[in-house]
Amino acid sequence: MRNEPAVAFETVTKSFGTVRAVDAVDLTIRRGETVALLGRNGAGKSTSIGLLLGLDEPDSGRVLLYGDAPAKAVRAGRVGAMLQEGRAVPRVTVGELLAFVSRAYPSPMPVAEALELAGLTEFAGRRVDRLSGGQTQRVRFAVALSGNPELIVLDEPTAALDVEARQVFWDAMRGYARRGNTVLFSTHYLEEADAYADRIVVVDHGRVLADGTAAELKRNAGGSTVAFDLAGGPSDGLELLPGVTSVEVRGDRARLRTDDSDATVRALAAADAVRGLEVAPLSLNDAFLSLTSAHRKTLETVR
Ligand SMILES: Nc1ncnc2c1ncn2[C@@H]1O[C@H](COP(=O)(O)OP(=O)(O)OP(=O)(O)O)[C@@H](O)[C@H]1O
Repeated sequence: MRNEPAVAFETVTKSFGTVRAVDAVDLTIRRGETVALLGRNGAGKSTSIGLLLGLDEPDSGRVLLYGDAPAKAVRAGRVGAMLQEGRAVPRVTVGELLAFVSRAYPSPMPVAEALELAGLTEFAGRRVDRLSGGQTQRVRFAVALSGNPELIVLDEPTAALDVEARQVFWDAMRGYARRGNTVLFSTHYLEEADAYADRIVVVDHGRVLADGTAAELKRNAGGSTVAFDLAGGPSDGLELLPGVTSVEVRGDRARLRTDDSDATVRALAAADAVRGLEVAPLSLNDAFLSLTSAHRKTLETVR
């Protein structure tokens, strides 16, 4: 049996005028992985997803789904997608909508199964225009499941949902992933990427800046933070201590980012500045900021 990866981007570039929305991206997603595409607004996530689904063509390079052209995999129902733009909501019930959509596919997922996976069984008879935001997103998820896909692509699926609705949504997604399926979702939320993806691909200005588990991203961004109470002492010169790469002072507390926490702590101890001392690995948030701001600096230097 052929065993191509679910998704392969081979040096894919796509520009809109002078904007390189996707810039020489190489990316492989293996079958069964749950991958988060993490980036700020305008990073190139939606464009990448459009190329992946064959809604748009790259300027150069190519995208393959299961070793084939995206359009072919989509037609065969191997790929389901939940995109950002909402369509007008029809006045049918959830069950009727799913039955209608599934008729378009060669081997659809039974409606009852899609309802179950999306956590919508009790809403089968409810009209689609009478659901909450979270329920509506799960209906869109169930619609994406209709073709019984092996890969599902979700473009910021929880952007407008509250914490509880998000949780319910991700539980549904996990149920689908646990069956051995592949999931690619885009998000701005670091916590979501950390909590629900096996692997995080950080994108900015159309480029892949980092690719790995949350732990690997933290390690690669390097360093840790050392925080302590200034206790009225001066904050000048902290950036000169060994290892320190940045300094943040809030009220009476200083937070140093350092490449060498041992050396930084020794220097603080020598200066008798260890009150309320706290040493922590970089948070995913710090790692993300450090990755994207380093990238921005490089870009600014190039320009
Ligand atoms: N059809 C288009 N015409 C012109 N520029 C576009 C078009 N689509 C995207 N862009 C530009 O390409 C860049 C990447 O946009 P994209 O929508 O892929 O980012 P994103 O990471 O999905 O952002 P968001 O999180 O806001 O959805 C942006 O600078 C955007 O303005």
